[in-house]
Amino acid sequence: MIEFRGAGVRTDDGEARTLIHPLTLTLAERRVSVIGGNGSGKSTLLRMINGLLAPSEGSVAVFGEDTRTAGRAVRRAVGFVFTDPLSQLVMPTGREDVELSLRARRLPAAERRPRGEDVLRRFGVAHLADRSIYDLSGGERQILALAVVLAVEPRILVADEPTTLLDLRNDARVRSLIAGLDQQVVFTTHNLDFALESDRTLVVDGGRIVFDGAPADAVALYRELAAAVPDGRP
Ligand SMILES: Nc1ncnc2c1ncn2[C@@H]1O[C@H](COP(=O)(O)OP(=O)(O)OP(=O)(O)O)[C@@H](O)[C@H]1O
Repeated sequence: MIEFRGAGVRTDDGEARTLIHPLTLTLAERRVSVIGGNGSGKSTLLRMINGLLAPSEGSVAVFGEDTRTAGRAVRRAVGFVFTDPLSQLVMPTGREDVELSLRARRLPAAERRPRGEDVLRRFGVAHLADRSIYDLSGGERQILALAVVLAVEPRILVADEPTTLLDLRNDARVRSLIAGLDQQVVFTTHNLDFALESDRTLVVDGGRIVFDGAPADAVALYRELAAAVPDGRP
């Protein structure tokens, strides 16, 4: 359960700019997708959910915990997967990274190795566990980053373009994995077929939610918006 209550984001570095206009909404569906053009505000919106970014006005709460005042509880409840896996894989190998997450959750040392192995196997990346993360492909790293975040069983998974770097086979694998998760998942994507697999879709444009509802209607509106973009604008 995620609640935005008049939550907006402004920057004030030199020139004031509104990144997210104040919005009020509750996200309780199992699968929520967020679509929109480059720079529309999707990642900013996602980062507000786990407190990576505090709202400049209003508030965001997860299971009733305010992201600003209960940051620790919120980060525990919300696992966040970044678009760039290297920004979250901090250890030399995947195995060490998974075990580090388990250690941060105070899992006893003797249980970390078998539990980590289980998670890596479940995601089909056990064979990559001891390779340097720098020797892995972008897609391999992305699946590993997902495994590391899910190893600690967050109540909500927030994923910023989790299939962007993946080939067809891995794209299908991650999508079916996400479909099978018990927890709520909120994700951004440029893959409209993936968005159609969600229960609810938000369309973001210029820092505002311009549509919130059925995925098929959202995708149709987004296609219209994209077709209407004037030449010269990205
Ligand atoms: N800390 C910041 N300071 C100033 N501007 C920012 C900051 N963070 C993001 N922006 C701007 O806010 C806008 C929205 O960025 P955001 O990353 O949320 O877009 P996005 O919809 O996720 O885009 P993409 O699809 O390209 O990933 C962009 O114009 C970006 O340059």
